[in-house]
Amino acid sequence: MAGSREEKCENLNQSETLLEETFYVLSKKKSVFRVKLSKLGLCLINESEELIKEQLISINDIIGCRCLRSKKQKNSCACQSLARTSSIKVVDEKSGDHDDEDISAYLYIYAYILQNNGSNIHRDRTIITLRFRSFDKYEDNYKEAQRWRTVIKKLLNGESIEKKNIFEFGAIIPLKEDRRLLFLLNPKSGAGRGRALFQKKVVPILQEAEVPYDLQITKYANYAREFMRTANVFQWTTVVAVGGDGILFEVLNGVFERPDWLEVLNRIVFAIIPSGSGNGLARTIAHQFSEPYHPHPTLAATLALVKRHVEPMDIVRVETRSKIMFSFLSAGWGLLSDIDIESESLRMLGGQRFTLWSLARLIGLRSYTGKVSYLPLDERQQQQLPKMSTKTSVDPANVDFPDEVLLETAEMRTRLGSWYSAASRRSAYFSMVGSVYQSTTGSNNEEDEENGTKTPLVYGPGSQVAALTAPVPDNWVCLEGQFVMVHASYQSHLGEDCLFAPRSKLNDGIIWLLIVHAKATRSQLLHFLLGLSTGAHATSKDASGSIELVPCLAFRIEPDVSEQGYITVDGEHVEYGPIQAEIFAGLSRILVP
Ligand SMILES: Nc1ncnc2c1ncn2[C@@H]1O[C@H](COP(=O)(O)OP(=O)(O)OP(=O)(O)O)[C@@H](O)[C@H]1O
Repeated sequence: MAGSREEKCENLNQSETLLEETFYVLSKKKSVFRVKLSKLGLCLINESEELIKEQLISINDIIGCRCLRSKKQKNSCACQSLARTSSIKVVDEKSGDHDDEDISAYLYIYAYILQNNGSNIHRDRTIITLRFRSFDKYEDNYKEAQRWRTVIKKLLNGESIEKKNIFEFGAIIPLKEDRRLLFLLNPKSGAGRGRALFQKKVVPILQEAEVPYDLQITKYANYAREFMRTANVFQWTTVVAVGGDGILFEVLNGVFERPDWLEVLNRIVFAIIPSGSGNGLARTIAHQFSEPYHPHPTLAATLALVKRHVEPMDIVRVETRSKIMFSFLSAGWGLLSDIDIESESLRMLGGQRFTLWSLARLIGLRSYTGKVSYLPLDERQQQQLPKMSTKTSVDPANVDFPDEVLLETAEMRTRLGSWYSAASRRSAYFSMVGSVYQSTTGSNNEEDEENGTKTPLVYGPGSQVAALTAPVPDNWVCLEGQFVMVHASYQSHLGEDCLFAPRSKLNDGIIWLLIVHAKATRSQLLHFLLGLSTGAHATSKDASGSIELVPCLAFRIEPDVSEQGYITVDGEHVEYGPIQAEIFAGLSRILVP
């Protein structure tokens, strides 16, 4: 899990320095930086000022680093060497396009530093460039850079490092990358920006973190589901849905259509990059882990991809008269489901479509006849429920870094027997022109052999409660009458601006069931809908009993089928009729920041 973001350099005294070196900032002749690396992160100590300044870049904020070499300049000649320093371009050594005359090895360290400017909590991208050029041969400078890279990568992987072994890290032992991500991208999600968003916002971060991936663009509805059902998914460690919650719903349900579903859940971790109009799960994850979501929702989610933090996630088994499906977000009947389905035609508006349709539906308010039953928590589970908290705290240090920082060692020194070196003096800030690492992009054009004609078998865990066709058990609470809506959520957020169940956690094994009886007035409902954006609806007391939010383990809804209405599961429309759901705590695993 991400540790505290409050660590200061002073804490380095309590944490062993693994590597240490003196660097200089070229543009500021007298700027001397001592750079220390420990398991807490990278500490930059500006020793040239009277008052020594220290800044820590937490290891939680660093996502990766790469060793690069300066690029061959076109028409280069000796007289250009001075001017070049401010516009240096770098390439991967293997590109064959490097400049043999520059014996420096560059270590690019990519960090997304958490900043807190009062109410504005966000992350700023910074590149720290360490230029190793103390030795007279490129190979020796490269070994130094490689040693730093290996230590940083091992820290990012959560490996423990013994200082006595660090000397060996300079030898070029390839770092083992055990991850391979598969992206399943819905090009039609939200306002149709998924593909562009992926290329612009996600790919650069994957390259910085050197995470290999494959990409599949969905070709039609249920493509992702068929793909997950039929493909050899074990070639990937992580499957990432890019789109709204609907695409992850397809991915998970494809898994439960495999006889080896349990092995898939044990070996594969899931993730989501939000580009839909709802994005409830992505918002839930950011909320639970105090990661800034706005104004860059994809950043929060992409950082989760490159870190290795995994969290169990509850899955709900849902049964209708004709189908069994697995859900990770919500199931509902009435008002919210009506809004979800009926606002589809406003898809181009993105998330705004829900607000607009909510107002329209409040004017033409409907209620539905039926029965609602649920299995309440037992006394012990009730006592263990988390208390309502006002906003999870994020209190990061406000680190003042420019976008790019270049620090370099002194020129020319003979190789020392130990891994650390004597001081040297030069310095510069300059812009990063990255080399591009192309990850392989696979495409699987295989047609689904069943071609949609046969309904696939559904596997997954068997039900632990009475069958949908059996009478409601005695220990369930039963309500009968007219309802404006019954909506269940197992995540805190149903959408980006809908904090439906503030006390919900990804892995608490609890369904939060909202029951709005038909006796609720329009003003109560308006109050309730407005409260959804902040979670205020969950704390406001309703003495009339017309609106209840109850934690439970399972529920059943039996609508009067002579009426018309909508039932949704994870925002997807399912048949109108009896529906029963039960929760399986932590059945799947999801990447979190
Ligand atoms: N290539 C495609 N063409 C058409 N529909 C698709 C395609 N790929 C997936 N779908 C379907 O699009 C629907 C909506 O997908 P998704 O949830 O990703 O976007 P969204 O509706 O904008 O977001 P949200 O569900 O959060 O509101 C899903 O039911 C999915 O099956």
